[in-house]
Amino acid sequence: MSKKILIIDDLHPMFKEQAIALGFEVDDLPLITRAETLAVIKNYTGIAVRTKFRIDKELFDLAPNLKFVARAGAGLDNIDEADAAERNIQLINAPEGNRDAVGEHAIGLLLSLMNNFRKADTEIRNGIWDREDNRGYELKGKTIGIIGYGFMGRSFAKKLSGFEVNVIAYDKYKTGFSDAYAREVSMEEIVKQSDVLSLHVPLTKETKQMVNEEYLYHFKKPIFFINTARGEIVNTSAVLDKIKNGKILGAGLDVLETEKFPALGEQPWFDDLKKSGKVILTPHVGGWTFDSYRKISEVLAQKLSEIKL
Ligand SMILES: O=C(O)C(=O)COP(=O)(O)O
Repeated sequence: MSKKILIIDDLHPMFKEQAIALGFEVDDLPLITRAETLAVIKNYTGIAVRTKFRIDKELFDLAPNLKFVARAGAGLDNIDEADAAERNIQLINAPEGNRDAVGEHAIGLLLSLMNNFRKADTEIRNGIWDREDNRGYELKGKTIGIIGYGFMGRSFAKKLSGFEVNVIAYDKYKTGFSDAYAREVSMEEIVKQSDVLSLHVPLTKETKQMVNEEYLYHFKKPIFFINTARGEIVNTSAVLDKIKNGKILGAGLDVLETEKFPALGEQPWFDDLKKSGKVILTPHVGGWTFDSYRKISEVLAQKLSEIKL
């Protein structure tokens, strides 16, 4: 049987070109539905995905020839990793392709929050010229607490290096990583010292709803909170409560507990989120830039060339 890849999401054409050069037949079907995918997956050696739907047991059961899942992006939370491992289905992903995008987006959210960009802009458009209530804070001299020091956390730390800040990081699964960009500390130190909290951990059973009322309660100083990781790591209502009582000075959220409309609009916390002048929202685009679109495919194609089938 010839080696065949099914692409089910929008990937830069570079991936398809490189895969063909590696001897694969490629079906590039970014509009394919889950039902259509399940009907044809038995014919493929590999599937290239982003986050259109879950790559799960049901799919694997129908895919006796599947040898790999290529995730065009970083997060593997939409793939049943344990089930794939049991069947010797290899996983490759491409966090190197969008780490710069995410690091820069986190910086953008942070600077926007600290300087009230969104609120001030909205006010002026509505005829309000208020300098006093739009005074900002400077990054210089602040302590930035990073949770998760993988590709994304490190990229964020590196990009902060020109801002004359103190960067500290905690990672439950990595130790001894202190480098030029961040100093490894305990969670207790993060809680004690941070002026900014930025999440860069994957969504797992362990991190789901990790940032809740209790987690936020222990921070000693009021913080700016940034989430470019996954929305389900955070209890949004807890964040809104902390904004109300001044423990969170602002929240920059690229990801939400529930994403996309209409489901997002139906969440009990959505109205408060919308009304808050201290929240900046972006629609899960941190890792999805015109530049990362290409870089992700380049990295993924390189990893594909290293896979042993
Ligand atoms: O790379 C990631 O983990 C992302 O969050 C990007 O998600 P997407 O592939 O654009 O749906």
